[in-house]
Amino acid sequence: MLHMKHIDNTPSTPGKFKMEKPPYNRLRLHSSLAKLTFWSFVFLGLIFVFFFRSPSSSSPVSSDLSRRSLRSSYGGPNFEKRVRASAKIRSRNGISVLVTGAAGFVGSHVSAALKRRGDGVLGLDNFNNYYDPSLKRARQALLERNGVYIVEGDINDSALLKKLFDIVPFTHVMHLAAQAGVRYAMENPSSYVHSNIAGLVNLLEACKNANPQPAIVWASSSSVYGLNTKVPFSERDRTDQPASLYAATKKAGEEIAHTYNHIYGLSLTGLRFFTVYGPWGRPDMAYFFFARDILKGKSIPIFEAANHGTVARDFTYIDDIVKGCLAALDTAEKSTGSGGKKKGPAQLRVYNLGNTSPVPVSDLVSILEKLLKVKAKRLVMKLPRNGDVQFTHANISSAQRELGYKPTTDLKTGLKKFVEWYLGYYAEGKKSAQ
Ligand SMILES: O=C(O)[C@H]1O[C@H](OP(=O)(O)OP(=O)(O)OC[C@H]2O[C@@H](n3ccc(=O)[nH]c3=O)[C@H](O)[C@@H]2O)[C@H](O)[C@@H](O)[C@H]1O
Repeated sequence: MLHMKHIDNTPSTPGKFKMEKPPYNRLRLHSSLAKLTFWSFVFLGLIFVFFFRSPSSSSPVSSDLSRRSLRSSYGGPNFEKRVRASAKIRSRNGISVLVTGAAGFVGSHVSAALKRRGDGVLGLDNFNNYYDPSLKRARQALLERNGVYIVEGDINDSALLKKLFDIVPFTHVMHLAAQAGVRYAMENPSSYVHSNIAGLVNLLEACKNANPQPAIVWASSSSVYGLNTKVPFSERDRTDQPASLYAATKKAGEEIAHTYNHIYGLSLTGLRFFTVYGPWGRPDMAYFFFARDILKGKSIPIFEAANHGTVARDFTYIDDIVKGCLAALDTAEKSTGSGGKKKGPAQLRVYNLGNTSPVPVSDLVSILEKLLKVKAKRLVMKLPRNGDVQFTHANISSAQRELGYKPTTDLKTGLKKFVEWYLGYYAEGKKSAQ
C-alpha cells in the first residue's frame, strides 16, 4: 500500500513538498531489475534466432530448407545461363520467343519449329495434370534434346515473368498456355478464369512493362463463334453467343487484347484454332480417346444433333497450324509502347486458322477404324448441352491473304500420321494411354 502511505504523507502545501527517498528508490530498483531481465531475454532470444537461422548452421534441417528455397527461387547464374542459351538467336534475322504452354500440344510443335529455323526459344509451362503429365514430360524431353529449355512455372507468377523479361529482351511472345477443353469447363470453371483470363492479364502486364515490349501472338478459339448458324465462320461475324465457359473466356481474351493494344500499344494477334489434331496431341480430345478406346474394345460415344443431325468439325492438322503460327509471328509488327506508355497505334489482328472442310464425327470414326484395323463399338448419343456446338467451318481468306496460310493436310492423311505416332508412342506394354 505504498501509494496510500505516500498520500498520507503529502503535506497540504504541495509547493514545498519533497518526496521521501527510500520507498521511491526501492520502486525504481525493482522496475530496473525487471527491465534488465526482460531485455536480457530479448537479447538471448535474438542470438538464438540468429544462429538457428544462419545458413552456416550445422543443423541439417535448416540447411536443407535454405537449399530448397534457393532451388525454387528461379535464381542463380545456372538458371540464367540456361534461359539465355535457350533464347539465343542462331540465324540472321531470327527472333527470340517466349512460348507459354511449351509442353502442350501446339506449344511443343511451335517451339520445335522455331528452334529448327534458328530462332531463340524459351518455354514456360506449369505442367498441370489436366491430362497425363507424363506426355508433357515426354514432349519436354524431346525439346530439351533440341536445345529448348522449359521453365516450370505459371503465367500467373508476375515475379517469374519479370525475371524472364529481365534476363532476355524477347522480341515475341507466343502465348499458348491455357485451360483447354469445352466440356471440362462445367466441372472446373475457375481453372478457366485462372488461366485464360487472370493468366492472360498477368502476361500482358509483364509484356507491357517489358523493355522492349514484345509482339504477342496468342491462341483464341473457333469456339468463340458459339451458336452462330451462318457458315463458314468469318472473323467479321458476331462472337457474342458462346456455348461454353471455355468459349466465353477466349472471347474475353479477345476483348482484353483490344484493351492492352489500345492503352499500351501492344502488338497483338489472336489465332482462332479449329479443332487441332495430330501426333503428340491432347488425350482429352475426341480423336485421341476414340483411338485409345477403339483399341481397348470400349464403346465410344458419338454425338448427333436433334433429328439425327450431323455433328461436324473443321479438323485442322498440327503442321498447318504451326505454319500459321510462324507466319503470324513473322508478320507481327513491333509493339509501340515503352515504360508502360503507348507511343502510337499498334497492330491488332484476329485470324481463323482452320482447314475449310468440315468432317462429320462419324466419318472421323470410320477413318480411325480403317487405320487401326479394329471395328469401333459405336454408341450414338444426343449432343449434350454442356458446351458443344453442332459444327464448325472456317473461312480462312484473311489468313490466306495476310499470312500466306494454306492448309494442305486432309483428315485422312493427318490421322494416318497421328495413328503411326500413337502406336509407336504407346508401343505394347511400354506405356498406356490414360
Ligand atoms: O476448336 C476449338 O477451339 C476447340 O477444339 C476442340 O474442341 P472440340 O472441337 O469440341 O474437340 P473435341 O472435344 O475433340 O470434339 C471433337 C468432336 O467430337 C465430338 N465428340 C466429343 C466427345 C465425345 O465423347 N463424343 C463426340 O462425338 C464433339 O461433339 C466434336 O464434334 C478443343 O478440345 C478445344 O480445346 C478448342 O480448342
